[in-house]
Amino acid sequence: MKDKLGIVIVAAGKGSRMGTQESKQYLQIDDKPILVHTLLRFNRMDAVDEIVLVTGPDDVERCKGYAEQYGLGKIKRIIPGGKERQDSVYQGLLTLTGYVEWVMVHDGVRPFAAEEHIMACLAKAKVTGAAVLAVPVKDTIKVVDRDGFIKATPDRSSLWAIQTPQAFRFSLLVEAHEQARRESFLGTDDAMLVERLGTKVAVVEADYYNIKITTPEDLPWAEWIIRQVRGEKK
Ligand SMILES: Nc1ccn([C@@H]2O[C@H](COP(=O)(O)OP(=O)(O)OP(=O)(O)O)[C@@H](O)[C@H]2O)c(=O)n1
Ligand SMILES: C[C@](O)(CO)[C@H](O)COP(=O)(O)O
Repeated sequence: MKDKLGIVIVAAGKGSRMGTQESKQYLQIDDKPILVHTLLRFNRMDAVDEIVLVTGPDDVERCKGYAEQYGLGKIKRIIPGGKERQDSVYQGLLTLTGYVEWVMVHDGVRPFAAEEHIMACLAKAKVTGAAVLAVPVKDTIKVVDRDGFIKATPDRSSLWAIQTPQAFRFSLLVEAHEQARRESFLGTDDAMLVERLGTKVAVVEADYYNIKITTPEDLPWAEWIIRQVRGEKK
């Protein structure tokens, strides 16, 4: 357990914003499912000891097939997720209890996280206890009220778009999830739950290619990224 690193890959969502019949994590880019690209990235990293894959209940068997077909030997467990992303992460964490000291949580639909950024995030978490990848926002962001009027314009220099992976001391993330569950708090990422404990979460600058494939226009962009930017590592 000492210094061991577990990865929780969450892939139990339905991909409703993508609007395809097939959940978006199983759509193919460059002849492999998006989720397989993500898994290959972590599977080949020396720093990774084990991977837990959290999928939809009906997809466990097909993911076992992918693990075999693509030689994803670091996947130790494939389990069904929950209703919300946060529930799926928690299910993944439960299976790592007693096995790892460090954990990184990553979206199954972010296939382009660069290895150097993943390692930088982990290194930062080993110093601070918690770290996330992010990029500075490029647009001006407005807070808009329910009637459609601008309420505020936050200072852009303090705004970052948060990505995954997010790295934590395992015990810290479990405590954060358990407190959130007790208080029925639902966050959109894991860092939010840790922030609620009063723990500082460090931000590590990544790049704009680490997209979360969310809506249809992300697909041609993903095809381009894999060919032009990340393809050389496949
Ligand atoms: N109950 C859920 C919901 C989401 N996820 C995963 O969390 C990641 C980020 O979520 P998102 O992009 O929002 O995916 P979906 O929930 O599938 O998309 P949508 O919100 O459009 O339905 C995805 O890899 C998704 O599969 C999960 O494991 N369990
Ligand atoms: C965790 C995350 O990918 C960070 O950007 C994001 O918050 C997930 O949000 P979603 O609501 O599941 O798209």
